[in-house]
Amino acid sequence: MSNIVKIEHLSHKYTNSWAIRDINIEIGQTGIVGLLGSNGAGKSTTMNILCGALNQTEGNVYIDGISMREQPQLAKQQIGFLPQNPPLYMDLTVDEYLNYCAGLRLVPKDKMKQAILEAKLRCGIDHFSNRLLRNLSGGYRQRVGIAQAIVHRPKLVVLDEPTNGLDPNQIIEVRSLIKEIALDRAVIFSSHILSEVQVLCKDIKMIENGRIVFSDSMDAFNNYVEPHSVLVAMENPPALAEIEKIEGVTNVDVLTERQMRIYFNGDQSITERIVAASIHHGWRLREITLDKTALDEIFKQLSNKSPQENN
Ligand SMILES: Nc1ncnc2c1ncn2[C@@H]1O[C@H](COP(=O)(O)OP(=O)(O)OP(=O)(O)O)[C@@H](O)[C@H]1O
Repeated sequence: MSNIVKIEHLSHKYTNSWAIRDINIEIGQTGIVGLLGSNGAGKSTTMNILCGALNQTEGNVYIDGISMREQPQLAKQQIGFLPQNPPLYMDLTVDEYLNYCAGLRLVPKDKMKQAILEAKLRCGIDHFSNRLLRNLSGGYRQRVGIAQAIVHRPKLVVLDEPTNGLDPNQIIEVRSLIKEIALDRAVIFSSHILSEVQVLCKDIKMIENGRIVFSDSMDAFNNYVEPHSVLVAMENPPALAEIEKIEGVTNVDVLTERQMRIYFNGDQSITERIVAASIHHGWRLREITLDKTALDEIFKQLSNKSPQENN
């Protein structure tokens, strides 16, 4: 089956600085792909171009083989988009709003009622048909936002930070809705929160400083970020040379008088060896924690590699 998205050598310049540079992405027909990047990395720029809301400076976007530059109307018909700040009209009811969106999406008049009903049922908002948007909770407003993104039955749905600003229960509900709509279409999901992408996505594209720095499956990413250090607190810490003698230890950073970060070669039984050495030598271990690499650190490591090394 052909890819639903093909992005080739995409670059964009705002006034005089490049926001994204030479982005290449291919996405299959179903499942959720995470676009992860810190604030200002270039996620929204990429998504806006992908959805035809912004014209790129260089490069090409194909949606289901259709060029966004050459046939924008046809390409856009394949896409549903929930931008970061969706334009929800608070004085409209759910039905009025979805009618309006379906009209914008050129859903034929005779199919509109059925299309809106399907989108509402899918998003669990059919019981709120006559409720004003202003009277819905944040989570339900986001469901309406997702309903407008699928009302024309697109093959690709693009969600820009869809769980931003929701409370933990609403996040869980919106996540399960996203999983469901990705069963029969492709979903691109952007976030700056690693754990969010980890629980939802089968593939991950990491963007930093406008460039793709990692592009692979979530499993490959999780292997990549396996912890390589432990945080340790001891009442009676030894000289560093003693710690370095423990099998597998590659380096030690002293953090405070009693705390240190011990780097190791990846073999996680290191914790047992540290505990055993501590008991044997009387170092009085108080705390030991595997240190999952912080997202900032991962970005830094990945940014220092060329995209080809990661893909
Ligand atoms: N309209 C604009 N004019 C000028 N510069 C812009 C504009 N929009 C974005 N930028 C810049 O382009 C870069 C990428 O921004 P973009 O919004 O795409 O990042 P992002 O990853 O979506 O960040 P966030 O999560 O904060 O939305 C940033 O340096 C940003 O300041």
